[in-house]
Amino acid sequence: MLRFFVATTNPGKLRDFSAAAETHHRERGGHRDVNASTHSSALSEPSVMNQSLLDSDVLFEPLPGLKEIPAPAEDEPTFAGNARVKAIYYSSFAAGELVLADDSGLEVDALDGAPGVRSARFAVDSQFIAAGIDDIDRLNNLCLLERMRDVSAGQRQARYRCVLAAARDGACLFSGDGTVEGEILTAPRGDGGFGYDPLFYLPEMGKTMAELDLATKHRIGHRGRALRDLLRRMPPTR
Ligand SMILES: O=c1[nH]c(=O)c2ncn([C@@H]3O[C@H](COP(=O)(O)OP(=O)(O)OP(=O)(O)O)[C@@H](O)[C@H]3O)c2[nH]1
Ligand SMILES: [Mg+2]
Repeated sequence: MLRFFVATTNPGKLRDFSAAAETHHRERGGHRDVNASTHSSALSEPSVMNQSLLDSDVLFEPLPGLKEIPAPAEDEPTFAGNARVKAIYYSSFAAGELVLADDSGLEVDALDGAPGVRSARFAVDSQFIAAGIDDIDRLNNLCLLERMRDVSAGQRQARYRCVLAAARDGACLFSGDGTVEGEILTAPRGDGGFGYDPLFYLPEMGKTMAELDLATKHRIGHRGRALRDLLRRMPPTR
């Protein structure tokens, strides 16, 4: 059994990790969806992992006591830098354990890559307000729509990026990254997912990220890809 303590304050990310563990468990049990893992869409990839991980279950648990731990500053210029800072910082609160941190966000071509590492703070940074709305995901989405109001169809390409870092006792041990390409819609669609998912359209699926079930999001999404990359890079002896 390989156990990660996931150090994130974002419940949407935690749900994604639970779906990842279930999918990994199913595949390990021999119920791999052959169509899902081998078909040749640019959105899919074979889920090859190193043998020791194929032979073990992967468990993701929220880092115990996370609510009481002050969040670290996330002021690195890259997702990799922030993921590393978070993993190292939070690992000092769980001696001897593998602690996993996630830094992720949306890069929009028409906005020169914004909001990028500032995705969680996009509306705040932009001093964007909307009457009667204080939910931060909704404000971020409205801010994104406003900033893209004059961007024509065909110029709305974007990507989600995710970097995961695993640390133990203050040392970052390995990391993984994943990307998924899409387009920003002019109005939200779907009520699954979190954050920008209702605006993030996947042309090859004909759906937004918020219209996908969690297993599909894990298969094609940035977080699932980053996780498979991290598991692949893990040394066999851990
Ligand atoms: O709809 C979404 N579906 C996703 O799959 C996704 N992945 C990232 N994001 C956005 O990017 C920010 C990350 O910021 P972030 O990495 O700093 O995380 P966070 O501050 O929410 O939690 P923590 O992990 O740092 O504690 C988040 O808040 C979201 O706005 C996503 N939005
Ligand atoms: Mg954060």
